[in-house]
Amino acid sequence: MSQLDHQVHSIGPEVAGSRIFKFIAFLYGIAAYLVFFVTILYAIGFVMGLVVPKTIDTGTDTPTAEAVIINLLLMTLFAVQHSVMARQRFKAWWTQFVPKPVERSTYVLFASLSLLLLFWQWRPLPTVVWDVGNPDLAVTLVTLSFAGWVLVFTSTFIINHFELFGLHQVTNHLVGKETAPPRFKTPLLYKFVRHPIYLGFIIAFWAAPVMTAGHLLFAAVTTLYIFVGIALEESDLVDLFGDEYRQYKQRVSMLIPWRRSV
Ligand SMILES: C[S@@+](CC[C@H](N)C(=O)[O-])C[C@H]1O[C@@H](n2cnc3c(N)ncnc32)[C@H](O)[C@@H]1O
Repeated sequence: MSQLDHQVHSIGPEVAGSRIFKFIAFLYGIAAYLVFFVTILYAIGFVMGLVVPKTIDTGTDTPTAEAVIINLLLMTLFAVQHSVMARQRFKAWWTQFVPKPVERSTYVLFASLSLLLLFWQWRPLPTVVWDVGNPDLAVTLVTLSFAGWVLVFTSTFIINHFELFGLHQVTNHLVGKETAPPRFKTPLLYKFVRHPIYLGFIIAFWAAPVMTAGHLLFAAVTTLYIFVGIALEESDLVDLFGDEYRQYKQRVSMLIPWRRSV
């Protein structure tokens, strides 16, 4: 455990320990998870232009420069929230006010809300960058994009879906079970690539038969952010797991699965 972890202060045990608080925290965790689940389903429709009322290519007609600025601000808001609130230092600070058992659920809720704001206020940039005329190739790209989303979902279950999205923590708190400290693991896909979830997002965002300027802006900026996020995340992982993670970085590639770890 890093030195910082020991500085993590949570709401007094007398508060967090009460039965009613545990139950309220559990319900809060369930609610935050459901908001996340609706958000990620909406994200699939938003990016792929399917089913949902507001997609990446629909919305208020806006002059190009204004649309780009608004969209960049929306993505920056998400990136700052998603990265700053994930850092140990931030967690050490805000768990003075947010009880530790619901810290992850609150993080997930904030991330979901910033994404829903992005979906709602996103300005379309309809200029077509590419439009794949060949129907077979178009179907292949749509299938590839779906495969990217499947890779995201399956990888979250491989690494620990319910811990990632806060349910594990509030359930353990409800039943009075300690949440185990983070453990380094390389299950299944993680033996081939260090970041299969992020690889899934990249595939899902770029595999589009019709790529508009708005979709391209979204894919390019989110891909850039993914690399920034990986750098921050791996710095934390080296702090947490030391040489074990350093050797893992040597053995297994970041995003392109080309060799299996020994
Ligand atoms: C949203 S997940 C993304 C995981 C990975 N970057 C990916 O793309 O599949 C981020 C969380 O997974 C944790 N994590 C990433 N790789 C890990 C590993 N090999 N073992 C244990 N935890 C890991 C990070 O500490 C972070 O809390």
